Amino acid sequence: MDTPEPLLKIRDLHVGYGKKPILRGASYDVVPGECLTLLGANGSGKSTSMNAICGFVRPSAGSVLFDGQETAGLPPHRIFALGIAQVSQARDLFPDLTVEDNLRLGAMRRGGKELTQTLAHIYDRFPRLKERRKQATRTLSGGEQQMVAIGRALMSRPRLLLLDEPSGGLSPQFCEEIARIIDTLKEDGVTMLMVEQNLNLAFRAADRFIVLRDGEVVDGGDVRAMAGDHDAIVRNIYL
Ligand SMILES: Nc1ncnc2c1ncn2[C@@H]1O[C@H](COP(=O)(O)OP(=O)(O)OP(=O)(O)O)[C@@H](O)[C@H]1O
Repeated sequence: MDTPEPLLKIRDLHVGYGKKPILRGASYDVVPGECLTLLGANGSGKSTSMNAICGFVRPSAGSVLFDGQETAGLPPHRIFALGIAQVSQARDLFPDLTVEDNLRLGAMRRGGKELTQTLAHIYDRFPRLKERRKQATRTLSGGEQQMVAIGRALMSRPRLLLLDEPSGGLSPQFCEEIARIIDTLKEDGVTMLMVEQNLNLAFRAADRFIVLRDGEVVDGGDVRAMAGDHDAIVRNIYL
């Protein structure tokens, strides 16, 4: 079978803060329809990688090609307009706004019928949000707020969804729910790049993984091909 053309191609990416190098020549691809998870110890550059893709930090060298277009150095709003949406660790919701108002904010300039259809689709995927659509977002559980954050990112109909620690601070039961949400997003054809410290969730939800160490890719492969034997990957992350 031919390998599909990557949706995202990262090549020899270098990012640093001040004089401190964080990403030191990372290269990897994300292919359409997959969920790729970025693994690595604390401080290995996972969130920095996400932030560079979204334009929140500027690479000092290298290339980020999204659907063939160079995006390294573009401002975040231009990258968002091309179809890359991020659910950050902080979630960045407006706690006093209702669930529905938070979701609508994700639609940006889309309006009318398209917005109504997208909202209906998100409520179909997240019935708990439909039930709570008129509640202030601060009254929701942490897991439900994570659903709002994912739903809001989906309102822009992204072609690439970046998930930074979707399990962050949530219960083990909710991690299973996140894995189910990722499955449904895959059914909808959403391509995802995920950072996840919870390795059970990462291996349950992702199709492929890469391991970053000191800003370089040191391992990677197909999750299913590991047949549940993840010890070697875990050693590569932490040793
Ligand atoms: N804005 C910043 N200014 C200076 N240093 C930063 C900044 N953001 C991150 N760093 C540093 O860059 C390094 C990599 O951070 P990054 O958040 O990318 O790591 P990570 O792999 O996502 O780690 P974690 O798993 O702990 O979230 C860390 O040492 C961090 O302190």
